[in-house]
Amino acid sequence: MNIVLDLPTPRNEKLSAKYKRSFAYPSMKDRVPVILSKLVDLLYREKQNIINIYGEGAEEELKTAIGEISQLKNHVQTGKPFEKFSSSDPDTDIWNADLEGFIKNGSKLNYYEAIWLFAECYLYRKIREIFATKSCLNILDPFFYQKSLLLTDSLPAIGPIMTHMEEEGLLDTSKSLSQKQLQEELTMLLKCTLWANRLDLSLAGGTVEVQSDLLHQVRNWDDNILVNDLERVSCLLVAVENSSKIVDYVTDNSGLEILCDLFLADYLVSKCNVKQLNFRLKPIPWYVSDVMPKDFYQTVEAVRSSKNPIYRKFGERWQKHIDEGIWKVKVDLYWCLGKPYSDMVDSDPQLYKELSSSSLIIFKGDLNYRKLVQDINWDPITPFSEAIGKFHPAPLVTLRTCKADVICGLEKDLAEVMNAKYDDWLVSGNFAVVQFDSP
Ligand SMILES: O=P(O)(O)OC[C@H]1O[C@](O)(CO)[C@@H](O)[C@@H]1O
Repeated sequence: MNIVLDLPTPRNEKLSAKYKRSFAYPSMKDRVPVILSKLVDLLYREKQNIINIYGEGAEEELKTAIGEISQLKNHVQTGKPFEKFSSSDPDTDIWNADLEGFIKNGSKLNYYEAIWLFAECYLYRKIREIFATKSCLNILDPFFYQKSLLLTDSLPAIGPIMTHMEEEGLLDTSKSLSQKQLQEELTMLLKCTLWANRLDLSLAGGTVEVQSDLLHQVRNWDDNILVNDLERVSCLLVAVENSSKIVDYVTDNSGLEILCDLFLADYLVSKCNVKQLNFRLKPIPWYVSDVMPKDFYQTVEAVRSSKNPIYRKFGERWQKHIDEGIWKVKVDLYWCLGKPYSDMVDSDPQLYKELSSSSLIIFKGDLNYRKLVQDINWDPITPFSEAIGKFHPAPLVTLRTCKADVICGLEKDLAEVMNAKYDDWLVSGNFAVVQFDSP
């Protein structure tokens, strides 16, 4: 393809699949087509189930949708130009204005020459468009089957976490823990949800194997946390001065990751004086495994309706947090746009203002990290607070396993040491960063 340059991403440039020696290129060229082919296979396989749920009219629509997904795959592989959206989804005008903006700037808009962040988000919005323009299948989440399977496979892995929490009385409000224990247990839960982010269906091309016994494994992985602000975060969360904290939790993947998010969220409201915890979920099917409201409720229900009494106990607690409004589910369009978070203050001042009331915003995962640091190939020693540009609504932390070649805030020479030891340290998911910023 002659739109590709045999170069790595230049320093301080936004990542793009036009740089052949960057992760964006193989990701777009090899990984995305696999995701789309899997999706086609799955929709074929689930055809009868889909017709049973969505009615006879769904048959013809499904055939069309499958054809459109195959065409989308061809458009990715051949670098076809981006097109405007026409469905009546609430984000259509925003997407079209963004496409227009890039065109006015003279940017080339296709899967290789566009900036990677925008191109990838555009791809998932395109998948949504295929269903948004159908009448029977309008609300079908094409990744539903993969997410459900991931949930089923993940449930056994959380047993040890629940047993530990139960045995240590971590959620028992009548049992008081020392500040030290409070902080240690919090750190352990933060680490569980951090490393649970290693799994995601988009990185794995649609299928993953769930790690069992995360609780014991995380204890051995501290050396793989390349920037570790966990202590700053846990100090802020256990601080007694603020007894009515609000936490905003910008989630990432379904399955083990959201389950670990729920343990942490439970601990925060039970032991850390968090009075309100807002789960910020995705409004549309996103990056295969991202959590939408229905996935969130399905997860709580799966735990609540388990045959195992300890699971049921946790599930009941979680349902109670929801019923009492201590846990709130919030869905904002911004999470599924192709914009970095630095733009939020200008493009969605309302959401920025809402987030400003937070005592801590927790960002999960790699894509949120890329959006935070504007998907720029920073000099790795660039401070995190500088890389996030104009995004400083409240104290925030990013819990991210490294799955894309963008990083900042490293100590001097660390990137060189890592490069000398590992080819793939930025993209393998074997290393992580926990980075904190406060306005
Ligand atoms: O679920 P996460 O951690 O946001 O990861 C999303 C994945 O998609 C990517 O954005 C690229 O496809 C990677 O950066 C990452 O592998």
